[in-house]
Amino acid sequence: MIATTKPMIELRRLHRFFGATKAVSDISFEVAAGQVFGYIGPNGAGKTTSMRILATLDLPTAGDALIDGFSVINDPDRVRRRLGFMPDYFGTYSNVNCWEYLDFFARAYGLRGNDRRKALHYTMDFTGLEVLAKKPINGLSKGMKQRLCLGRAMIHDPAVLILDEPAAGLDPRARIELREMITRLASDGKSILVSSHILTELAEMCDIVGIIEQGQLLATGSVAEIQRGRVAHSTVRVRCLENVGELANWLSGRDDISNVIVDGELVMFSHTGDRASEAALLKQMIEANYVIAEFGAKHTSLEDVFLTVTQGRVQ
Ligand SMILES: Nc1ncnc2c1ncn2[C@@H]1O[C@H](COP(=O)(O)OP(=O)(O)OP(=O)(O)O)[C@@H](O)[C@H]1O
Repeated sequence: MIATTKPMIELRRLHRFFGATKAVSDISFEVAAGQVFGYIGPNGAGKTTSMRILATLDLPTAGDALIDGFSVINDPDRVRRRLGFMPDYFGTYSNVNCWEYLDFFARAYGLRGNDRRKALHYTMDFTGLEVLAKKPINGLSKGMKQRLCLGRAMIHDPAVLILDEPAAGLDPRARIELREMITRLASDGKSILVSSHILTELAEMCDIVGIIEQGQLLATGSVAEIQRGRVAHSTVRVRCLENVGELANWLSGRDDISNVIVDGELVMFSHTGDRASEAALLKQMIEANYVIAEFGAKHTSLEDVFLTVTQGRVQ
């Protein structure tokens, strides 16, 4: 993905309070052109609140949010022209088909004549809705509605896309297709802020993730950086061909090892440390003359990282 240094999406010490609830509390981050920023947090963390402010649907209590350098407070019209917002709900509409629905939004964005037709065909083709053009939108599946919602957000070719929980409720195939669409949009140079409460759902498509809880940004960085920042844990499985009991005792005596279980030739245990310390452990076992035929480590999942960073607090 292409990334330049100029921020296309920027939160500057953003605050939004609802009475005593600090929905967003001093959040700052930047997203460059061509980058996908994954906004991860549990229910009520403040994701929708900050996205609504970026989409000019709400105003901050303090701080600012900028799109392509324009402030949502001082320049909301310029902001709106540059962004497409996909909310986490889809209203009900009767007697409207997909084409008419997108056509309505294209007109609202001021697209006329051939430009509007081109935008509609491009968007329908991109989202795979071409074949459903005449289908009433009330009869669409959840996945198709999400595509239509994405189509609505991108119809005016905005430089920035704000997508609030776009994968919620989608089946695995629809999720993969959504991920592919988001990746394609980013490779076309668009900046994308996408939220989810499931880290693994976003990990593969995001250049950066921000983990938010109770209105505060707890960690930001690439998925690898966030993982590196934590103490890594792994579950290790070793096959030892001789003196298995002795190896188990040897392992149990170490500070970085716990929960040692022996099953025939297999020894399973929890190990605290990174990959380098795992490699050092294997070397030490061999140097201590244990006959190791197999060594495998299962690493902390992204979900575990998320659970370590957040504490499940609600307000
Ligand atoms: N209009 C409002 N009035 C009062 N409180 C609000 C309002 N909007 C949001 N909140 C509160 O702000 C906090 C953050 O809510 P927000 O919808 O931004 O979270 P979220 O991260 O998007 O959660 P979810 O994953 O459930 O959509 C919550 O405590 C919520 O109850």
